[in-house]
Amino acid sequence: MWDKLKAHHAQVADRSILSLFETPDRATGFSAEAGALLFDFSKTNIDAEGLSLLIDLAEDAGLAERREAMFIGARINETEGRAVLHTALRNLDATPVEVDGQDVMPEVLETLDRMEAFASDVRAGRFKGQGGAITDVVNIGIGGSDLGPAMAAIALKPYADGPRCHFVSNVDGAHIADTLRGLDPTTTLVIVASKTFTTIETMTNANTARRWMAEKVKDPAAQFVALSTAARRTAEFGIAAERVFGFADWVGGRYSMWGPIGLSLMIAIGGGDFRAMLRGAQAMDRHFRTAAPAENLPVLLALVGIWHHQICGYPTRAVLPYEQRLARLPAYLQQLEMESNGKRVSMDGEALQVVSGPVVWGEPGTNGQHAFYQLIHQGTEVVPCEFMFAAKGFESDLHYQHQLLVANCLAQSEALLKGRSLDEARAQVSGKFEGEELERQAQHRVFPGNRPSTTLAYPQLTPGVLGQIVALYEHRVFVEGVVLGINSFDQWGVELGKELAKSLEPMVTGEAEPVGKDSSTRLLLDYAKAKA
Ligand SMILES: O=P(O)(O)OC[C@H]1O[C@](O)(CO)[C@@H](O)[C@@H]1O
Repeated sequence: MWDKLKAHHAQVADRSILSLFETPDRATGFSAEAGALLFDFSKTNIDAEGLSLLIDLAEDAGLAERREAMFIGARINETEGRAVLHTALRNLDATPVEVDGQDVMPEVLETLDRMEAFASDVRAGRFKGQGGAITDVVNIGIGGSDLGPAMAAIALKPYADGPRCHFVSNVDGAHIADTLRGLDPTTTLVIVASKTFTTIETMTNANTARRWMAEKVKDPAAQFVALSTAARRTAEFGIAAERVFGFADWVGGRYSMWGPIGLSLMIAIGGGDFRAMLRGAQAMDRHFRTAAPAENLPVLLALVGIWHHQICGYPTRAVLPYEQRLARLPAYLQQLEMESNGKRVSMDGEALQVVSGPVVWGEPGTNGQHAFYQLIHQGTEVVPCEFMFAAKGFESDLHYQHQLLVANCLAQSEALLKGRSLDEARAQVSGKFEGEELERQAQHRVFPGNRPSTTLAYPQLTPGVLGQIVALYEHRVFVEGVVLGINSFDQWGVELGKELAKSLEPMVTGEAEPVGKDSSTRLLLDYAKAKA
């Protein structure tokens, strides 16, 4: 099937995307809706034959069976022997989901209720710090224990009516120092979010926060909460069981914002809005599980990604939300997509026959327009762009600014599609220059166009819509992983650096000699020690 797709691509590669719009129903034929979302992929070079081949590719890879296996709790994370059940965290109807014959739903929903009770106590001032009602919450976590709630807390700012939420992730002391400066330890709640409760960055920052709190409060542990699968370690840290919110190993770190890892977000926006986010994700789960491939948003989004990266060979993709409050979505998707699908071998340990997942990057529009869009429009490498916009903003008194935002988003995908020809560029400068200078100046104003983009449109960034968007991307990553034949749910590629950091730490502190290190590492170690 890969060969067929590559042969099809060779046939259509020279065609302009714009020529596809000669068919009057191009946009309706190559867009799809699910829930509140509209996904338009008509501004790509995918035609009916290409789409049908891509769908065959996914079906041949066993997508339907793998998807069902995920939803019913089979151990599809084969290298770690785990089920993959983040979907159970938003299964609010409690339909049974079994792992090893045991329904996981009663415990999931009981934990959700406990989270909600605690969040509501904090928000209402019933749970107090030693100096009074909680004013600030500091979530200490990294990767999947940070990016989800941190991204969503910004995305859902219009719903945030609880204590202020802060997020500390980096082991760089600057992060926690800058965050704690100005906070009152007697009214601050610290949430230590770590699936394993061993991550060096998180545990180091948690200890720093405890020391900071101990300077001002008698019982710092009383203002600490733990979110983890490792009950024994949370107890060793001194956090009482009633403030530990546990989850099972079948929740992957980067898929975990729907459960206890989302507690900081729940405290910020409240249990009702948090559940609305879960319901949005649940609606996307149902759609993904049941819709035919040609109407299935996660499947389509994945297949467009595969077309651009594995077939067309475009090395990166840009996520460009025209929504300032989605400023952290690109970072969130970097972990989701690159930690999931940045793998060199297939599930059975064989080298991949095609390239793995792409580099994902991005920034909100319109900011990016004044920074890197130059390269997107005129650079020599094609960057498929994934635009997003809301029909409506929250700032009703600034409605015109929202209209301007939407116009900019649409302008960018149109510019990428159509470009500007040499003749049009000449016409633009003809009054100002002539002869050779006119030719030279005109060349700089040519836009090749014919650059692919997709657009995801939604009514407004409500909790439900955010849930739908994030679940859409989760399932997209899943589909891409199935097509590539890889395990999207482990992350062995992060281990080597962690091990080496352990061996280097005593060399940086001067407790050990740099034995066995290459000359570059020794040079840099010497510099770090000499200038410290
Ligand atoms: O929640 P933990 O166990 O602290 O892990 C944090 C992050 O570290 C990673 O394991 C990578 O090092 C991520 O997959 C995970 O989200």
